[in-house]
Amino acid sequence: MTDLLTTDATRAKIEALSARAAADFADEPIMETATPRIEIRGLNFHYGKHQALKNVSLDFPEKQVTAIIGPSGCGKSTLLRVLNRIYDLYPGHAATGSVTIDGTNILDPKTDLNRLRTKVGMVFQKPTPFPMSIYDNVAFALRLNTNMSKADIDNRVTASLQKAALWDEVKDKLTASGLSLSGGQQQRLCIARTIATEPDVILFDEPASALDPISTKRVEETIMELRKDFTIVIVTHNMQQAQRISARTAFMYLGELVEYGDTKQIFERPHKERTRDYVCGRFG
Ligand SMILES: Nc1ncnc2c1ncn2[C@@H]1O[C@H](COP(=O)(O)OP(=O)(O)OP(=O)(O)O)[C@@H](O)[C@H]1O
Repeated sequence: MTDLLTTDATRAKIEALSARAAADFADEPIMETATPRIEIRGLNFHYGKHQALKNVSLDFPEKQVTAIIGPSGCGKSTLLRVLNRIYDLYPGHAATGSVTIDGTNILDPKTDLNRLRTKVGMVFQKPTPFPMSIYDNVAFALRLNTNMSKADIDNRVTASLQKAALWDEVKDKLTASGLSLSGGQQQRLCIARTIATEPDVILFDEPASALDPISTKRVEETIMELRKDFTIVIVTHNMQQAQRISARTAFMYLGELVEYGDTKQIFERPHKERTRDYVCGRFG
């Protein structure tokens, strides 16, 4: 099979698309005074004896995209996993400090985890559609967690697929398997599945790292649309992606938050030498 990405025409098209995406997003105004949706104070996290997060404090503002960057193993995914308490499934994994979402400390043992995970949705690195139809993938959690009528579920499935920018591509084949879609479409299906339950916060753990540049651009555009309705936190290794889509960036190193600020400042005028070395690619 011809490798499409190696043809000059295709490469030029991808570069033009990426440049346009960067131009589209670069001058987005940053709302300095945005209300924090999530407040993290003095957060420590242990995997048994190993401390993966050390005294992390930061706020994720409402209806903005915040990127978490840093070298492998610095604790980015751990920080995401604390936000919907996925770690609770594993004995010996423990968090201390406080993580307040809309005034409630979600680290409190009395927190209703089902409710929390409806409020805080997560999209993973590898698309993970269920082995069922496109429609059922999106309707699945609605049937489990709500008493919605068939008509209401139909409407919510349509709206979620539209918000995830997948509707036009699948509206004529909703009964086809979710697994029959391309990788990029599968990831947008997972985004539709996540937003169907109307969370307040969506966590993205390297959502485009398994995708080609064109699919990556579609996912980034989808995230930019979603930020109008949701508070978004994204872990990414892709420095260009962080600059294209996030208003704020947190740089982590060895479990600590080194620097946090407006994305433009972090990439163009970092205050800390370690941040400068990382964003300049001096270490990875
Ligand atoms: N289940 C686990 N048990 C023990 N240690 C773990 C576990 N998961 C992660 N760690 C350790 O915790 C630290 C932080 O891991 P984490 O996955 O949060 O890093 P990361 O910054 O997301 O890395 P990457 O960019 O490679 O995904 C690492 O030292 C890692 O080895």
